[in-house]
Amino acid sequence: MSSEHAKAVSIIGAPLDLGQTRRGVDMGPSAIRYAGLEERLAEIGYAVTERGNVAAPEPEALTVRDARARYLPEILDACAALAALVEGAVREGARPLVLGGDHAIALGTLAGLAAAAGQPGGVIWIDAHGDLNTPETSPSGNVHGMPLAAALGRAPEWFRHDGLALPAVTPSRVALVGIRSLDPAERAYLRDADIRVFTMSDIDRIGIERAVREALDHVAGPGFVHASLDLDSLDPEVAPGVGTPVRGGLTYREAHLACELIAESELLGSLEVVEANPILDRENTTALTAVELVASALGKTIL
Ligand SMILES: NC(=[NH2+])NCCC[C@H](N)C(=O)O
Ligand SMILES: [Mn+2]
Ligand SMILES: [Mn+2]
Repeated sequence: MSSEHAKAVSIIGAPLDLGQTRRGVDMGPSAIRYAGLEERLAEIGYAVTERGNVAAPEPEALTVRDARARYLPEILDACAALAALVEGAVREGARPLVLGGDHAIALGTLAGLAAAAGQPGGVIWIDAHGDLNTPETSPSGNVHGMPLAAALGRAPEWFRHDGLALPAVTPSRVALVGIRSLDPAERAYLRDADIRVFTMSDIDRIGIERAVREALDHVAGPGFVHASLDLDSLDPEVAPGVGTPVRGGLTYREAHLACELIAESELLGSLEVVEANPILDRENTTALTAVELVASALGKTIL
């Protein structure tokens, strides 16, 4: 366990589903809590503080003002509220553990971490997708496909908000792991960016251990190191309860090893787990897997 980071965790729920079009991911925080998160972290010696949920409006009560980035003003407000809680947790010496919600909330988490650190940091982004679209390039208008671009400070005219410290992430300190679905503009951006990308094809060739070790080397540095775990990085047979499943994902064991390596590196100051949708799930299996992975990433070992 890291000496640099206290053995205290603050759980923060972000039940936002405005970043995509399927209802149910707003119940992700409840599903993950119900799967035994707090008990599991207590078992491995953490002092756990439960911060409850940030407020997130229901889509039925809202109108879409711009189809290029649906519900963006409301998403930015929710992200700013989340950023304040994340910043507060860090200032109290705890590791923020953020439960989504769709991946749009990562913008709030990262902005909160950057505000607490007073500078941008690094992120290991474990996902089937790049989430590097901007409102101008998105094929869907779903903001959950944009949070990494926003955190990097791209398209600032769209994402500017008083409560969000941007850019929150240093472009040369991003690593993507588990990638198998990119849109044309994301692919074009990654050709020139100094981002380490480990696609599923790379992972098949070099193995998850080398991929994650190299990813961690790439994101290490000042400010903060954060892990953003999109559950659709896992194969849909392992994690069926996600809104944008893509075949050919991480196995259960690869995902565990990735999380164990993250813990062993002692680099991690914060973690988030997103996209768990209990409506699409089978008997909460995706949330149960999420709890196991969080425990591994925070230092649970077999022996
Ligand atoms: N966090 C996610 N699951 N993102 C999926 C994004 C899918 C697609 N790239 C889009 O922009 O709409
Ligand atoms: Mn994804
Ligand atoms: Mn994602």
